[in-house]
Amino acid sequence: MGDQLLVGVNGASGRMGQRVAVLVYQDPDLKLGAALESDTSPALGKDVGEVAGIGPVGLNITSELTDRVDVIIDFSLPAGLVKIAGVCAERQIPLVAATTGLTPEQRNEVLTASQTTPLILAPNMSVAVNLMMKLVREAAHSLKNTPSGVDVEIIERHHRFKEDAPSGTALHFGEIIADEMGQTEHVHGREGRPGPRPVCEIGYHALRTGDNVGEHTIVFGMMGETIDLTVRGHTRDSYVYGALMAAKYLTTQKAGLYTMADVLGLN
Ligand SMILES: NC(=O)C1=CN([C@@H]2O[C@H](COP(=O)(O)OP(=O)(O)OC[C@H]3O[C@@H](n4cnc5c(N)ncnc54)[C@H](OP(=O)(O)O)[C@@H]3O)[C@@H](O)[C@H]2O)C=CC1
Ligand SMILES: O=C(O)C1=N[C@H](C(=O)O)C[C@H](O)C1
Repeated sequence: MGDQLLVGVNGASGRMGQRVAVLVYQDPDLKLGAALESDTSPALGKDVGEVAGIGPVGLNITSELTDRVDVIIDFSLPAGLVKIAGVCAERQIPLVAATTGLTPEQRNEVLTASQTTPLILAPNMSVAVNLMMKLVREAAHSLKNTPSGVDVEIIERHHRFKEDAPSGTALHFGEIIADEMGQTEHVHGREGRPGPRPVCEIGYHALRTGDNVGEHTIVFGMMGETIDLTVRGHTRDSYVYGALMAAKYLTTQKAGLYTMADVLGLN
């Protein structure tokens, strides 16, 4: 069909990239236009559909973008995202950037792409998680003047294969909360005798077990009562559905930096 959007997927043979390939293939408005991997990937030259478990779709995995695409969805590694962001910037291809664990320098490099092309750089594409970000901001705002003080701890659970910790999503929850409540310290786990807990810190706790696709709990602990806000992924497709919405959204926008809140109408 001529009016289908051509989607390129970066990190095509990874856990997320495979699901992007499958759900793009199943979406009548979308068509796979490129499947990209690193230049050392054992998946190079293989049909992306075979790799993703749906049988051949007639598109091989490559390390360079040679074909025309309307938008790129990236779930790769920081170096892979930096590379594809440069390509997108140069060719003015909208980019949905989902990779986490970037250094501040890598993040700045990726953000530069928004000067010439539409960009979303978001640690979490899920509808539920992005709604929870809004709810957490509201909770933090409402609780910030609680007389007895509020202790905020962020607990995240992910699969044993995850490379970065804490999750990009946990760090973003922390930014939202600190923006509202003013915490200045970010503590990752505790051991020894850290002493009484100061209210000016946010604690992060990264659990890595089995095949967990992602859970985040924000604890607002007070004297006499506690609020736990939890969001749980059941499958990786929750992230992919959001990424596909973001991809469609970006192809209608001019160059600039957009958010998942823009995509989902959560502002
Ligand atoms: N924003 C969101 O909603 C979500 C973000 N993520 C993030 O997405 C990223 C990927 O997660 P996941 O799929 O589980 O990880 P995987 O390790 O399964 O997949 C990453 C893929 O990227 C490939 N890759 C490595 N280097 C490059 C490169 N230079 N160019 C292109 N591809 C490359 C890897 O290949 P090889 O194995 O050969 O190195 C691998 O196939 C992580 O940062 C994760 O945190 C995950 C889920 C949701
Ligand atoms: O690696 C993952 O799996 C995930 N990574 C993202 C993150 O680091 O926040 C998003 C999601 O939680 C799954």
